[in-house]
Amino acid sequence: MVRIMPSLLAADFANLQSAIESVPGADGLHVDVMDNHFVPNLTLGLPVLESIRAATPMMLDVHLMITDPDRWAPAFAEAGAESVTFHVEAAAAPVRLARELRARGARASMALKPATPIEPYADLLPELDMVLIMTVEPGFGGQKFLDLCLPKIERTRALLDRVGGDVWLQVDGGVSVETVERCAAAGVDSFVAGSSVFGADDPDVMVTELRRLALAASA
Ligand SMILES: O=C(CO)[C@@H](O)[C@H](O)COP(=O)(O)O
Repeated sequence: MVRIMPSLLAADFANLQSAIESVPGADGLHVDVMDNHFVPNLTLGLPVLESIRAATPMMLDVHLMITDPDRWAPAFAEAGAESVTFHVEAAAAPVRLARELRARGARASMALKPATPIEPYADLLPELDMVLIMTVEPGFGGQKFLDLCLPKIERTRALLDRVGGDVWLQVDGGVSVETVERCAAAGVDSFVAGSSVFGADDPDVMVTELRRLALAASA
């Protein structure tokens, strides 16, 4: 199973409706929330997420790049996001937070920056529905994929296989036709792609192409 989630960060924010409609074949929409504290960039918050929710039935995959996810993440679940990702570097109580997200009907997901190892968090995996490995430093779209993250992706895949269950493994940052196969071969099943999708002549064709390449390379 492979999921392609276009990142709206690379879309025209004045025309989100048409961006959403340009990727009907996607498995979900990735929504980046940045607070200019956890990352040096500022994007959007709950009111915009609520408007996106009202505009589409597509799965909403919210990625919180904020300093206080314990306070804010549950509200994104209540607003209708099917998946809410918090950064483990920012969460004060990740287990409690994951349980709060699940209690609100959302998939609970934990993200790691490129230099954050997975091993200290191995015992948390049964509490999660997805692990997001950042393959760029979070904050901006259009960055180059960091190959140094691949060994961590492989180690995370092995840990998840040991835990069992339906925990997705996602990558975000620099995902394109050049990098998607390496990620899939390392065990990724969920791919966030911003500039490669919304920078394409036909975003939906790019979604299909990324899925084809990932499926063919899947371990
Ligand atoms: O979270 C982030 C950036 O911090 C991403 O979701 C970007 O939006 C990915 O953009 P591309 O690297 O695919 O252009």
